[in-house]
Amino acid sequence: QGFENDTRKRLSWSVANMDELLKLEEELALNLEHYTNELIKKYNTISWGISMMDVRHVFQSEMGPKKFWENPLNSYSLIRHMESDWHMWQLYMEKPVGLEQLAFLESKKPTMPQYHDFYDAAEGLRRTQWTYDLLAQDISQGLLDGVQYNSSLTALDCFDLVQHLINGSRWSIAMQWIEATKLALDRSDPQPAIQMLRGITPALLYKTLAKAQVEQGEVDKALKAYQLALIYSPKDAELRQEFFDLELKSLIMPGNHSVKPEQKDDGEDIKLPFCCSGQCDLPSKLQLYCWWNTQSHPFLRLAPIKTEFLSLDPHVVLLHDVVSAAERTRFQTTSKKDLLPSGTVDIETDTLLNEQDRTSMSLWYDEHPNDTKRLNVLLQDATGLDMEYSESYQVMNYGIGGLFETHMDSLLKNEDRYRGIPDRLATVLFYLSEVPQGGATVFPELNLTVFPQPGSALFWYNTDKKGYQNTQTLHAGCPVIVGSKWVMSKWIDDLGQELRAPCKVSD
Ligand SMILES: O=C(O)CCC(=O)C(=O)O
Ligand SMILES: [Fe+2]
Repeated sequence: QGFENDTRKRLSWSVANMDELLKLEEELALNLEHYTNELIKKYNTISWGISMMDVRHVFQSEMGPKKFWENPLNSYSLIRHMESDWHMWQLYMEKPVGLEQLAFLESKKPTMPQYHDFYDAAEGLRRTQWTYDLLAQDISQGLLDGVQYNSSLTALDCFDLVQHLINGSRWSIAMQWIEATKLALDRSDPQPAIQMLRGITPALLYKTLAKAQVEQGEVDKALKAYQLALIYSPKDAELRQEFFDLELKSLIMPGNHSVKPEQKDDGEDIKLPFCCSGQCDLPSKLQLYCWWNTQSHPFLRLAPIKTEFLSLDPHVVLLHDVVSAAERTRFQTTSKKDLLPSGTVDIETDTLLNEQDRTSMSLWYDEHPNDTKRLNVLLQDATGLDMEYSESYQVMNYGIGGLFETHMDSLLKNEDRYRGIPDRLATVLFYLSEVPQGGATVFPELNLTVFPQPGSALFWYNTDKKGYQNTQTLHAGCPVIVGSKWVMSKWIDDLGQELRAPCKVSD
């Protein structure tokens, strides 16, 4: 569901509009350059003033002071200058520089990423790290699930992640990121500007490490970390006090070392199957196959659909090459500007939720019916179901670590079915883009991992033969590691298909 009520833009829930953000960043950098120009102008004016004043000194020393001051023009000139010009200089020195550029920066603030955007982005990285069992050190050096990229994180990038993890009481993963920060700090040349802005120093890092270790119950290690911090920052009184307090505590209550305080398991809140890397294999006894579907509609004799069976019960098939490259591009470019944060329906309270369990942006694609006409006919031919009774197409783009946690597409309880409210009998999921790493659709009950293949569509029934919810169809969209994952879904209603997909009362 597109979730209009969320006024937050959720910048990191889609990578589709990151180029817009980069444009803004470029404007801001240009603005800063204009600011430096203003500073240079002021600097130049002052330098010119100083050189004018120097002239008097040069003349005076060339002529000798006596002769110079005897001339009334020189004496008058100095008095006049000192009486009036210095006022001018004072005013000039007081005049703020670059007010226009400051105003520009202020005006752009509402469109810039906010704290919640950073929060979402950091959570995206955390989910990716947990799901694919990656090391902080590897991620920070651009090694993502075995593939080395020419990108890396700065010490500040890493350290802000540390703070984020600590805020969420994720101490052990925070420690990994502290190590990664240290490495990044060692790798980087001294960065005076950044140091000025935020000042991450080895002392601060060791102090943070010590605190994380205390939280983990590792007091001895924490004491060592404090000692190291003090080597870098021996005059820091607060640091010294913290160290002494901890030392005292450990002497008084040595048994405390082994008490591990509660800490959040790093992945406890992520509902994902273990198959995201494709570890799940189909049971080998299944005789699965591909066929050219020429039968479910006479038209398919002319244009058969390459159909790959992935599961017989529940019925899951992959329809190959059903959306052309031109169509895929059209769906993406048409949706890009209108994407809204995706939501999930809470059937208990009949509300739309906008949570971290579905981190993508989406759009109900009903403004351009001509774009989907052909697909309607194709789906009707391929599945035998009536697209008159279905929800709109929904285009989605996933963001940083974007995922859809394990869920069922059908929503109604069995006792509420077929009582006038339609539910999702079947799902079609079109893959509109290539996803270089991650982003598989996984059915944990079926041991099935499907990696996006651009142009193909996954089709499955959410109900069993009796028309009841089939819990075997639980599925998830795994976190995208690298790529811009575009998909388009269509949910086909149960009501209206009675004659085309009749329920079997008994087997
Ligand atoms: O993106 C995916 O792989 C899964 C999407 C999905 O489950 C859905 O849209 O209902
Ligand atoms: Fe789904």
